Amino acid sequence: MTTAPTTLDVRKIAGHIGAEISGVDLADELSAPVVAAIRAALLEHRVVFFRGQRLDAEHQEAFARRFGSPTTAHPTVPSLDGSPAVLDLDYGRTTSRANNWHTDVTFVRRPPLGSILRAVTIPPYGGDTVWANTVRAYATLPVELRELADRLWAVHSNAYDYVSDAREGDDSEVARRHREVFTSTEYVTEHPVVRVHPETGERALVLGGFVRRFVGWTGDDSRDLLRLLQRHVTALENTVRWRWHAGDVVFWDNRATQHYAVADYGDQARRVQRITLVGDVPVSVSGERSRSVAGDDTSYNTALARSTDAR
Ligand SMILES: O=C(O)CCC(=O)C(=O)O
Ligand SMILES: [Fe+2]
Repeated sequence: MTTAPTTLDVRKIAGHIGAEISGVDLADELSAPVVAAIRAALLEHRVVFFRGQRLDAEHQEAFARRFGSPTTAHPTVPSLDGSPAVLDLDYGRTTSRANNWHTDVTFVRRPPLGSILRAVTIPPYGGDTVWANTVRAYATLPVELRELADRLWAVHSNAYDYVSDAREGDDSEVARRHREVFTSTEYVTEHPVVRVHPETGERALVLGGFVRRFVGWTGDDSRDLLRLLQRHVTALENTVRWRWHAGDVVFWDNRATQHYAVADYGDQARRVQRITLVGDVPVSVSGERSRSVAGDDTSYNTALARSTDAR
């Protein structure tokens, strides 16, 4: 069944980021106007939330393909067996380290356009995720800092990857495969601190947990300014926090946000599954493109073929 566009209801849930969309069943085949309305809401609100959906991994992939090309794999996080586009973030077993503010995969030259995350298992309390609006963060900086940020570049790398030390001491086949993937490649990329959003033309800060230092600055010299800018990005007025329930689906614009997975649920099970959409190379305000320094992200950015036998 096709959902009529008139049933879509988009409601802001915080002052400066985030909207809940209701009146749509994402397991249905969505009409072009519904897809366009969801995309417009994503661009306007940066992150959109759908409650109580009933998608399996296959549905999730079909939905994701209406908005872009899923990446074949995360460069350092393993995919779900049988579904190469689906990252299986099973924190019940791996101990989350996504509890830091980050924009996804900024250590590669083409960070994702966005991600679609589906809640499979959610603990009875805790495990919320928080997003921050990096366009508003830029726009609300004092003009002198905006001008400085416009000219700065930063070195991003996965040398600190939030799941890279997971499963230590676990000798299972899965754990061995995880360790192999986690430690296989070091990626280093230089991005402008301010990128021009390819769809809206807005300026957005590109910072977060994978930043090591500013290009041409030592780590020591970079620290205070990075901290100041990060504090600005993550001011509570600039954020939205989501209390998950199993079945919820969240779609964020990775070019305009950072996020933080709150690790306050002890050893209770929490499992979410992510499909990541191929993005483009960030462009600075003066038109320069990000530069890869180490690590080949070609395979990461190879979109999955549409045909199922290509899997
Ligand atoms: O577990 C979450 O809520 C988010 C984890 C995360 O950082 C991601 O999926 O990119
Ligand atoms: Fe993330």
